[in-house]
Amino acid sequence: MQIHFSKMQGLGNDFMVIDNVTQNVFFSKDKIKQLADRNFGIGFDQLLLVEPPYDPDQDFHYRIFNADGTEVSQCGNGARCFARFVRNKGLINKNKIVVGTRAGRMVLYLERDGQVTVNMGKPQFEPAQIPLKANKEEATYIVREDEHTIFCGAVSLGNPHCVMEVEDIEQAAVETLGPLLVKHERFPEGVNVGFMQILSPSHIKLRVYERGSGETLACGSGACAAAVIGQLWGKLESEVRVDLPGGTLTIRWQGRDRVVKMTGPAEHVFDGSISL
Ligand SMILES: N[C@@H](CCC[C@H](N)C(=O)O)C(=O)O
Repeated sequence: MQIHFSKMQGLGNDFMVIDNVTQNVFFSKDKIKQLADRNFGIGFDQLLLVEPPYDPDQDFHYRIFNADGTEVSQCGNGARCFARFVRNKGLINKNKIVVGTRAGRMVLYLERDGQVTVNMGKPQFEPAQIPLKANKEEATYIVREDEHTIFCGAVSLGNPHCVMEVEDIEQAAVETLGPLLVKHERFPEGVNVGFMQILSPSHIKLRVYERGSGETLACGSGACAAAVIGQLWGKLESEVRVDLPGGTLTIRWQGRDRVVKMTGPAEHVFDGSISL
């Protein structure tokens, strides 16, 4: 059996995208791990499945799997690539696309300049995935790890994030703290760990150690999380330029009870097929 796929990327966060509207694909966790492997497989940070809608008000359903094979509820860069993919493949002919995910409904807009804007929904500060007690500042929590006390903001954008401020993004302890915090007991579902350097109230640099994939060149939901936490800390404005190792996103959030909007690129890399 031949399975057709596209390789896509958003700021270097890369995806294997499969049309499961016209195909019927199911991969085990081990198979996803093998396909994600950059030496023995195709290589990707996340696998995206485009499925028929579960709800008649939606255009598609969107499933996301990390490189370790676990299914998750949100992927911001993936959502932009999803929008580009369904247009490229002629699965839809609209610029506003409504998709259902495990985290709920999501709206994607293909912009005239080629970028894609994603309505990421309202940030949640006390989701089931982050059963932490508020401490000091709102949305600020302390995580103890090996003698160190780390102050981080915790928020869900459909998936869990913790964000800490660092002085110098190049020197940030992403490789050491990332793997410790990603599975820290205070985040029972695991967490994506963001390291944010604030350059000005409208400009940050960010690196993200992702749950299930390790450090990626960019994390869209992580960029939204950093912009929200920075704004709650009174350090950022409502529109923020987020520079990630793979490129730049624009994040807009008008404050509590408002949705977060993310704008950035989404690129097709190549099409391929595998035999099963
Ligand atoms: N790269 C993503 C996030 C993918 C899922 C994440 N690793 C998780 O486990 O929640 C993005 O662009 O948002």
